[in-house]
Amino acid sequence: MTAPQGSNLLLALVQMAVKQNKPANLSRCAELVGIAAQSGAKIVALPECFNCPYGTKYFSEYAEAVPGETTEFLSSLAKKNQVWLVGGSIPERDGNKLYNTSTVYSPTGQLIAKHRKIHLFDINIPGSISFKESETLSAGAAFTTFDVMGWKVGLGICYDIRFAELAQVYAKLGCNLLLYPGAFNMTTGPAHWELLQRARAVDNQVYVASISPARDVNADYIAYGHSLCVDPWGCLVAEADEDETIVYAELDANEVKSIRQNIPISKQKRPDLYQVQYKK
Ligand SMILES: NC(=O)CC(=O)C(=O)O
Repeated sequence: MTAPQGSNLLLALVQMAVKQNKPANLSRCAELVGIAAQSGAKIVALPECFNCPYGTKYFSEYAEAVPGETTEFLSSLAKKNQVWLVGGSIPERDGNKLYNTSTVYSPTGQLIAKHRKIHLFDINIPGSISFKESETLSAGAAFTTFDVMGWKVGLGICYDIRFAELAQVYAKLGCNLLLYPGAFNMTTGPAHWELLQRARAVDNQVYVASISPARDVNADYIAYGHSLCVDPWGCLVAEADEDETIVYAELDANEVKSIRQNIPISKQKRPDLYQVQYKK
């Protein structure tokens, strides 16, 4: 949990243990964000579904409006600790629809971004894992970027990381850091979690970080853990194991600049042959 010193920009990934108790989750979150801020982190990021166990049967029960109890809590936590706070995600209720939603706050507590998971996690791996977010959730339909101390951040949630085009759009919009609160599982986690982050980082010459809940072997859905950060060269900057912890990553904007100069792929694309287009 010890933070490195002398950082360019210190990012804290809070891999908290999420319980079936919202007030307990909020209170543990406040403790961990306080520790991260005391350690010098400027951006503190929470996991997907940090106030609610990850599972379709929980979303409706734990869902809240935005703004609501949890987002008011996150706003005051950001202000109290003077950090940029990426509020993982929560189940959001809007009318008769539910979304998997991430909100982001400035150090004054202002809500600066809101992302609804664009790609719903509907998979079926026979004999292993079947999950259908679309049973209860609706998909978001907007890109989400925000600016933090000279960094432009693109935000996705978990399954969103599998879609290379989203990361490419964020790179086109000028992002140099992509954040994905996420909860991969014990089947897809070991196979794809690190691989996808390194792929998105190298393809787009950006830093990528993902923030998981800690692993709870008694949960219905067992999160893989291993919150991690990868640099634009594809190297691991920091990685957690499966337990509750905070990992810190120093981000260096010059890394992004120099890799983009040395391997100028963004200027070498062939729009005469192919193009990633965004519509909104
Ligand atoms: N939980 C997710 O949204 C995604 C996931 O676990 C995976 O892609 O694998």
